[in-house]
Amino acid sequence: ADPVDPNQMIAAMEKAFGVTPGQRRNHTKGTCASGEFVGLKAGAQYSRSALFSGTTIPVVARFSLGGGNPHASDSDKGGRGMALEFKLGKELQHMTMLNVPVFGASVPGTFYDLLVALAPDEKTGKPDPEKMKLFRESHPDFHGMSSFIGSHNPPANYANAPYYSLHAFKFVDKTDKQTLVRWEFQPQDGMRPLTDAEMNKGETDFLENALIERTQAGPVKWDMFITLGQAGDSEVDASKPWPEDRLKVQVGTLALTSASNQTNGSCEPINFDPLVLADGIMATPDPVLRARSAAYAISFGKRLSGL
Ligand code: HEM
Repeated sequence: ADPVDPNQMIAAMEKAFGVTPGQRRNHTKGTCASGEFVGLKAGAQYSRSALFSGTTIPVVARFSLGGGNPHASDSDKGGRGMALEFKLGKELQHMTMLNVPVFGASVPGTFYDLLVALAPDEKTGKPDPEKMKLFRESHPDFHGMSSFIGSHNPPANYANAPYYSLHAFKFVDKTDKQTLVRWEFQPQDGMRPLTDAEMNKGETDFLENALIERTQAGPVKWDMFITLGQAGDSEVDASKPWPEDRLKVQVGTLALTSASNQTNGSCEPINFDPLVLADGIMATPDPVLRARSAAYAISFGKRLSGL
């Protein structure tokens, strides 16, 4: 079904993942962090956003596990999120990213169909493997993300993962010139996936403490890069990677200096809607990017009302 009504999307999400009253409908388990971002002149060449003015910009961050289970295991394979809110004077800029380089849906309908396939069967209380098989067979746009997640162990620390915009956006410079980009944050600490032995131990809750301890030892940093799109690179489909040889330009560095449990944390009351964009960065018509906003707003409204 496409386009998907956002209320139907959230209803399907609630059936697939369950509901934790007062909490996010997706990426429910998470950790707050804060710090700052400093942009480089190289970024200002492509975008007039205050992000790249060179001044120090306060940032509130939230790291999370994909899915709606508040007790999901940190040892399980799956997406890890990094959401950022940059405070640019009167404006806000959001970046709501995942640690996978391709998304599992070229259109919202694929994501909706996935949620429907994941809904627990009334008899078994578990997703019906047959429905999941049919979903996979009918949605080739899901395969890139699914095989990436299947073949990569999850990170030992949120600080040891890269995070990707997935969607393309448009950077707008001082002369209104637009440049198609995707962005990513690469960890200065390097990547550190759990070993198979570590995964098999099955520890459920280590990511939050590992991040808190890491920030106590000093600022934890990621370099932000943009990849420059060329004619023919998809601007509407985050399930399609761009060719490897595209130019990457470093445009800034994020430094997080503290982290905390999300309960009453700085990130808890934020709706990390990816369409909160400051002057100098524009959304593409990517239908998944466009569909996210309304779904996040419904989830946000519900959790604020204690639902
Ligand atoms: C149609 C596709 C999608 C739907 C319907 C959807 C839905 C949602 C919802 C309802 C939330 C909880 C919002 C809240 O209560 O604050 C959420 C959180 C999140 N989503 Fe999505 N999402 C989609 C695609 C994506 C994509 C493509 C990405 C990555 C680029 C992504 C990354 C995240 C992250 C990182 C969070 C946690 C944000 C936070 O920490 O507050 N989602 N999503």
